[in-house]
Amino acid sequence: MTMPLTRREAAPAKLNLTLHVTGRRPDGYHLLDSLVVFLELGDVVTVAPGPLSLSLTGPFAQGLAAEPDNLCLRAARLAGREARITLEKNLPVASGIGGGSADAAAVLRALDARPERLEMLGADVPACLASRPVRMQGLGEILTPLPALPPLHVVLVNPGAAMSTPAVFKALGQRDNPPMPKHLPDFTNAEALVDFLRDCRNDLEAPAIALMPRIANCLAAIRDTDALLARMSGSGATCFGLFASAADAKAARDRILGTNPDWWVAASGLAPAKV
Ligand SMILES: C[C@](O)(CO)[C@H](O)COP(=O)(O)OP(=O)(O)OC[C@H]1O[C@@H](n2ccc(N)nc2=O)[C@H](O)[C@@H]1O
Ligand SMILES: Nc1ncnc2c1ncn2[C@@H]1O[C@H](COP(=O)(O)OP(=O)(O)OP(=O)(O)O)[C@@H](O)[C@H]1O
Repeated sequence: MTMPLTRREAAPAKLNLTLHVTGRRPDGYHLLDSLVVFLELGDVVTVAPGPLSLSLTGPFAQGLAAEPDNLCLRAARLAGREARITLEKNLPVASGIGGGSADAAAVLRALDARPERLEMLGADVPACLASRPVRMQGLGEILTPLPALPPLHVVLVNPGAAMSTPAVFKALGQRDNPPMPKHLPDFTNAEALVDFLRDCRNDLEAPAIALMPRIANCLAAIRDTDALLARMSGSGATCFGLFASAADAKAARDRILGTNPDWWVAASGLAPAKV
């Protein structure tokens, strides 16, 4: 079946505000408990009628090949659909902010397709399809929508190197860590949210730093600004700072870039919720 219309779909970056690894299944996959939000910043997918194909544009296009295993193509194939897909790759590849999963989810939204066995595309794909703040549990398939969050402003900092998600999980020492509290409080303002987040963790941060010590430099650079909190997202290497205002976030971005011109540094707000 071919698409009748050209559709453009945002693929917002995913941010794990927390990432508790609470166990490991016999098949090697890990049980997670994570607060996930999505950003204004992201890739952009365009889907047009025609036989299945992929073109890459954007600043990080060179980090990817339009190969059959690209998650955009895998998503269309899983949905059993033909389409000419263009991917504007604005997010660094293999960086812990869900780029490939976000792209796969955007292709599915653009095609109005919800194939079964979504998890075959990646643990983050169900959350990226929702593309709204969620508590993510299980392997990534148990999603509980979060009540409205206060406005949040973030700075993302990546040292310019790809990180392998399986390698980070493999390097994790303690695999059965405490989950987040069963009931989450109401986050009435940014301060309340940040207070809660301070008592939470990203359990993949320590093993990721052991594999790539530059991540600690990214965190130190964020802590050297007005950031309310500094943490790594996903399996890294991207780290984030949380800020009270867009102006504070932009000032921190400029300051970090000033001293680290080789890093990828970006400021963003949260994505508007999808319907
Ligand atoms: C770490 C997170 O970024 C948190 O949001 C995600 O769980 C990873 O999501 P993803 O990149 O879509 O991950 P996948 O492509 O499904 O898995 C990559 C690898 O991560 C490990 N993996 C992933 C998810 C999970 N719940 N347990 C795991 O152990 C497995 O070694 C797997 O082979
Ligand atoms: N469209 C795509 N965008 C990014 N990576 C892709 C894409 N398609 C396939 N990949 C492959 O998927 C791997 C993971 O890339 P991705 O950018 O999704 O990682 P990530 O940001 O660490 O994701 P997560 O936070 O979900 O772990 C890379 O090795 C890359 O080659």
